[in-house]
Amino acid sequence: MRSPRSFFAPLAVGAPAPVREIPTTPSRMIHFFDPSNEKLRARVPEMARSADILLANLEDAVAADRKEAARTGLVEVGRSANLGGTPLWVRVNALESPWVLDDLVTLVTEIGDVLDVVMIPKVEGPWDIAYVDRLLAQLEARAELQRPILVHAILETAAGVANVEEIAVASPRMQGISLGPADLAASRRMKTTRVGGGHPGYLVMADPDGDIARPSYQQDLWHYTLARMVDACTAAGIFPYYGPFGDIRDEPGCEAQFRAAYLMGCVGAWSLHPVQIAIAKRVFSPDPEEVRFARRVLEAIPDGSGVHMLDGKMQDDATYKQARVLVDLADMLARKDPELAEAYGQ
Ligand SMILES: CC(C)(COP(=O)(O)OP(=O)(O)OC[C@H]1O[C@@H](n2cnc3c(N)ncnc32)[C@H](O)[C@@H]1OP(=O)(O)O)[C@@H](O)C(=O)NCCC(=O)NCCSC(=O)C[C@H](O)C(=O)O
Ligand SMILES: [Mg+2]
Repeated sequence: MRSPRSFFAPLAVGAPAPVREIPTTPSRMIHFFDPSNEKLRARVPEMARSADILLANLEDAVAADRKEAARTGLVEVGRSANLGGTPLWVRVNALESPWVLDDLVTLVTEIGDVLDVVMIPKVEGPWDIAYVDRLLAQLEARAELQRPILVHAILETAAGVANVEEIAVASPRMQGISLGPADLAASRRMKTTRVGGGHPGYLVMADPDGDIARPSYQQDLWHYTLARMVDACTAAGIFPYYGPFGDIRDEPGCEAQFRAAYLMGCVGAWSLHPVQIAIAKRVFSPDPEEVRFARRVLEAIPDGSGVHMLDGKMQDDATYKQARVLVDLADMLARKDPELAEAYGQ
């Protein structure tokens, strides 16, 4: 851990100064696409219009013999595509892989000026972020970049979960953390073949009651990790995201998983397929009814203190802050989305 005195010092001579505040912009979905796929590259402007963040995936799901094509494809996208202001992220290959060094060197050198965030898979501890931090600073200095590229970690190893609080504060570049349930399941030796979502075997059963059939309730396998990740991120001033939901056809299941993450404090999730963009948009945009009520709370407590009653519900300093969260999010999203602006009465 760096000394607080030098935390915001650039890590290489000539590198841009680290940011003090992580930008708060719409990030309801981080949309994954494979940049080695020519058809998808041609659709980048269209994807950028519908997604809040566009992410070129170079890691898992891109076959070993397509890794270089994916990297080259992303350089082409970065040089030519008009993203209309939608942030461009990349998920590079894992730090132990044979591809990551070339990923970082090539991308920062060739298109560092248009890359907003580098997502690092399988982060195990703050040492992984420290490695990327210094390397990015050296590459940024050499490329004469004017702003630093931010870093997003995927929480997908048991060691990463054990160290999540230190990962979140490992660098001023840290933008956020996503849950990676597939790799995390493997790392923990969980007995599931699913990518996120629930499992019918993870149950709590009611006590026996004579001959009455005992009801049982499915629990959320990811609750503990997600909660820990949300607290680690929020305490560090960075953003938590639920990751992928692999059963593309199970739209209600995806929506339920995204909603649980939204309610717990996540700002967004990954979309792996166009149908999941719409789901994330729906889930991670606050409900207009709730925004209306939150505005009434703010109006009822102009100075944010004291106790008040609204529709039979007690309101005080804490509910004022809850209302502020919803209204600030709604206002931020409304600036991007005219339909939402209308739904929120702006
Ligand atoms: C999952 C997919 C392989 C499904 O693709 P496909 O079989 O082509 O689906 P459809 O036929 O329904 O597609 C309909 C059209 O939509 C286009 N499409 C599909 N996916 C995308 C996309 N991501 N972006 C834009 N457009 C997309 C198809 O080309 C079809 O178009 P057309 O032919 O013109 O009709 C595929 O969706 C996919 O590859 N998704 C991304 C997968 C991915 O990135 N996986 C890695 C992230 S998850 C992970 O790594 C786990 C994590 O790290 C952890 O550990 O938890
Ligand atoms: Mg993974």
